[in-house]
Amino acid sequence: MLEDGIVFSGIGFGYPSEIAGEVVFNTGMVGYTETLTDPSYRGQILCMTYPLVGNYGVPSFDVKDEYGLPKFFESDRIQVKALLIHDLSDVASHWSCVKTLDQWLYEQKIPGIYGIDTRELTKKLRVHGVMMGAIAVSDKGPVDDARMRKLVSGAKYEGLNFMPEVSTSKPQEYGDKDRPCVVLLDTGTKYSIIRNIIRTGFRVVRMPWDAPYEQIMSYDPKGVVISNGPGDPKVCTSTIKTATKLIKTSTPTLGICLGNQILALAGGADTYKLKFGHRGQNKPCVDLRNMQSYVTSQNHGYGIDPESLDGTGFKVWFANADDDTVEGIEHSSKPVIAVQFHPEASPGPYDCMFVFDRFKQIIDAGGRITDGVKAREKPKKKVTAEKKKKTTRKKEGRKVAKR
Ligand SMILES: NC(=O)CC[C@H](N)C(=O)O
Repeated sequence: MLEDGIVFSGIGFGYPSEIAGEVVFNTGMVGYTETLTDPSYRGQILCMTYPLVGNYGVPSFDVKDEYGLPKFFESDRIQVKALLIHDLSDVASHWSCVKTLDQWLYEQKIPGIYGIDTRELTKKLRVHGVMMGAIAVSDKGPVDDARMRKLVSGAKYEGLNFMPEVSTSKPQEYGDKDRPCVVLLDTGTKYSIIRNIIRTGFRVVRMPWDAPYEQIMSYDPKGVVISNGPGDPKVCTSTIKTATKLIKTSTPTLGICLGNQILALAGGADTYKLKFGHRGQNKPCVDLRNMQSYVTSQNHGYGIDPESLDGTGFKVWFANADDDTVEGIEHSSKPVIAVQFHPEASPGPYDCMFVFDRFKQIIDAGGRITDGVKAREKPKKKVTAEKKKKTTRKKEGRKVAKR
């Protein structure tokens, strides 16, 4: 049941229970094990628009990569509150499959519904914007409508602080002890972010979301990464405070998704809620340093207000080619860069892994950006008059990034 009273009936799977949350949709075609374990989905009921889900089953959590991190999952549990799909494969087939999607959801006590018209639901969310909703999976006959209505109207997402649920409670180390250190501020990190920091030659110290600046510096990090994570960035006040100091002290810093929004807020810019967000694996973004386009993986419901960047020292680094919203920022005088999309992908294309390599280059250059603002001031490709007109137009429900 959505907050406007519309009901979608289907067939339950996973764990029989009643739960409410913010209903969002993702247009990705594969990668449900990574998607469902992405901590950024905390508090949300996820609808997948790809019609067939579960056909390759669920692999073992015990399969690890070369760094000892779980290979097929982005955190230790399913993070979505519930799953809404069109068709569930009850027979799963893949060499790595150890259980079905249905079994996995049951074990993790997550309810799911299949057999609903996910196109209609998605259209509703696109027209109205994201809504609160409640799901009931019952093995005891019909569900009481009044109880569901109460569940939806009492549900909350905006303004909730999910950090205590998703962040590490104490520092944890990953990678070779002899390598230089990068601190990862864990605001709900995905394992693939840890994997990519190690890949570029560092040891990772993963620290709680509210770790103060002084505690971070006690590890003598070469740089700091602020991770992805759930909810409104404005509630992460401790992380914003720390980020302000990181900018001020010219500490090489990379923000990813929630981390990007936190850095913008720390710099004095503003964020706002998007109408229905960007969740999928085929979101085109333009690198404004050279007008190169990339296909990116995204999962966000908030964005940076481009006009609020004026006077903060931050400039737009990436713009979304679909709707011209801000997809990345970089500072003009500090070694601070950030992206709104997921360069670690997982699931999604690996096109933007270079963001991690660029961060390493900045660290190696002693905290100097050598390929940034200057390159953008002289774009290789001329922006046409028509393009200019399009990009400066403000579209309904979103704030357009200046090019
Ligand atoms: N993936 C993320 O880090 C999401 C950031 C933030 N919670 C948003 O929805 O915009």
